[in-house]
Amino acid sequence: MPKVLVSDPIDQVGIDILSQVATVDVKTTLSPEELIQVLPEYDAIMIRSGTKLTKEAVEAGKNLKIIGRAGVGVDNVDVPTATRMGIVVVNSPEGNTIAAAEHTIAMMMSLSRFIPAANASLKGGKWDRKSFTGVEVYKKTLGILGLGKIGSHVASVAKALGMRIFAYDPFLTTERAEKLGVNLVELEILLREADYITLHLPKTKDTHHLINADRITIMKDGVRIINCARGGIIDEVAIAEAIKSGKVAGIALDVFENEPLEAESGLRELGANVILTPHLGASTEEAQTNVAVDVAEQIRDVLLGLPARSAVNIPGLRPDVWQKLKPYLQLAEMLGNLVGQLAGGRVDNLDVKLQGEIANSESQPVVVAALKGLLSPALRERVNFVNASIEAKERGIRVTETRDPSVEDYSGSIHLTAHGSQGQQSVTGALLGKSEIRITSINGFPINVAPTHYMLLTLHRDMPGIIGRIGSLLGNFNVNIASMQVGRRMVRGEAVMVLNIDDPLPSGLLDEIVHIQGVTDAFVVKL
Ligand SMILES: NC(=O)C1=CN([C@@H]2O[C@H](COP(=O)(O)OP(=O)(O)OC[C@H]3O[C@@H](n4cnc5c(N)ncnc54)[C@H](O)[C@@H]3O)[C@@H](O)[C@H]2O)C=CC1
Ligand SMILES: O=C(O)CCC(=O)C(=O)O
Repeated sequence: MPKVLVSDPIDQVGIDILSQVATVDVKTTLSPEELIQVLPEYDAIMIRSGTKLTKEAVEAGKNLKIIGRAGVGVDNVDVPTATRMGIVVVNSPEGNTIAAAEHTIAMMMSLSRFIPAANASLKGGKWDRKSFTGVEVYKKTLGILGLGKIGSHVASVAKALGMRIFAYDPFLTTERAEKLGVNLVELEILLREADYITLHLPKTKDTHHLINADRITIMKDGVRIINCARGGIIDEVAIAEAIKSGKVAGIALDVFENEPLEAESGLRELGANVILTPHLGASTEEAQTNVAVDVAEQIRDVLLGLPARSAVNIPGLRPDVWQKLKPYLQLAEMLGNLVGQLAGGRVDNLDVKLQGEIANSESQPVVVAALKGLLSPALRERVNFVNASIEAKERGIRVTETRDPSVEDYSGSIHLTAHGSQGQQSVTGALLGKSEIRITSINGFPINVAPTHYMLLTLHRDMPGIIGRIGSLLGNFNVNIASMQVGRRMVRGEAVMVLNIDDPLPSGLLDEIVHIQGVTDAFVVKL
C-alpha cells in the first residue's frame, strides 16, 4: 500500500477516500524539521495552508508522486522544485470559492458596523451605542483587485447590496467584466474611486506589496480595505501607519505576511476599525468537505495511475479526453523509447507528427509521453509526465510538433523522428481497433509489429538465407522467437526485421548478428 501523509487538519471524508488505496498518517503538529525527516517515507502528502513545502522539504520527499493542496493557493509549495522532481501538484480551484467570498462580505459588513468590537464591548459588560456608529455600503464603490472566481462572486453579492463595482484585473477581458456588470478599470482609477477595496489575486512576485504606502496615498480618505487573499499583497507596516494617521478608516485581514501572526505584531494593538481573523476564509463545513473530497480523489487517482483533474504543474485532462488519449499515451511512450534506443546516442531534435484523430490541441500530453519514452532509458523512473518536458529542455532536445488531421490507414498515428549524434532514426505507430498498439514503420520500412518487452531489430539486405542464419544463431543461444516481421520497400533491396523475443539477448550475440554477411546493423530494444 502506498503511504499518504496528511499534515494539516483535513475533513474526515478526505481521509476516508485516501484510505481506500493507501495507508494514511495524520500528523498535524510536525515541526518543519520533523516534516523533512518523515517525508521520504511517503508517496503523497495532503496539506492546507499550514504546512510549508519549501524547496528543502520537497527535495526530502524523494518518493512523493503527488502533493495535494486542499484549497486554492499553492504559494506554500515550491512548485518548480516539485515539477523538476516529477511530483504532480494538485489543488481544489473551486471548493472554497463561496466560503472565501462570503468571508469577504462578512468582513466588509463587520468593518462597516464595528460588529466584532461592539460584541466584545457588550460581552465586557458595557452598553455603549455611541462608539459604534457605522456606515452603509449601499451606493458605495467597491474596488475588487483580481476578478477571478472569488472576486466574481464577491462582485455579484456586492451588486445585490446596491454597490457600484470597479475591478482591476489585467488578465480579464472586458466582455467577461461586462457580463458580470463590473467596470473594468486601471489600478490607479480604482484606488482613487473606491470606498472599499478588496483583494482576490494570487501572491506572486508582481503582487508582493501591491498595496504599499505610495498606493495608499492616492486612495480616498476614509477608504476601507479587506484582504482575504494572501498576506504580503498588502505592506502591513504601511497599512498600520495609514490606520494610525486616519487615512484608512478600517482594515479587515484574514491573511498575513507571516502566519501564524506573531504574538507581538503591531496589528494586534490597533483599534475597533481593524478586524483580524486567523486565515478563516475557507473554514466552512461545506468548503472543507468540498476541498477534502476534491483533493483526496485526485491523490487516490494519481496513486492508481490515473490523471489528476486540477494539476497546477501539468495540463489537466478531462476524464473523457483521458480515456481517448490513454492508448495513444502508451503508444507515444513506447515509440519515444524505441526511437531513443535506435538513435543510440545524443538526440538533439525530436520531430513529433500527430495524425488523424489526435491532431488536435488536446493531444499535447501525447508529445510529453513521447519525450518521457525517449528519456526513460537514461533517466528510468526519474522521468514522468510532470518533468519530461523540463528534462528534455535541460538536455537541449528541441521538439518540433506537426499536426495533420487527415486520416490515412489508421484513425490516429504518431510519427517520431530523432536527429542526433548518430544520424536520423524514425518510427511510426498506430492503434489497431481502440487500444492495441502497433509499430507500423521503422526508418520508412513498413511493418506491423505488436511491441513486446524484448525485440531484436536488424537492418539487412533482403536476400535468401539471412533470416535463417539469424534464427539459427538465436536458437544456438537458446533465445526463443515469439514472432517475426520483415519490412522492405523493394525485392532484394534494404529491409528491416523485427523479432519479438521471449528472452534477453546474451552478451556477444548482437556482435555475431551484425557480422552476418548482408546485415548492416542490429539493435536490441527493451521496452
Ligand atoms: N483566505 C482564504 O482562506 C482563501 C484565500 N484564497 C486566495 O484568494 C485568491 C483568489 O482566489 P481565486 O479567486 O480562487 O483565484 P482565481 O485564479 O480564480 O482568481 C485570481 C484572479 O486574479 C487575477 N490576477 C492575477 N494577477 C493579478 C494582478 N497582478 N493584478 C490583478 N489581478 C490579478 C487573475 O487574472 C484572476 O482573475 C488566491 O490568492 C487564493 O489563494 C482562496 C481561498 C481561500
Ligand atoms: O486551507 C485553508 O484553510 C486556507 C485556504 C486558502 O487559503 C486557499 O485555498 O488558498
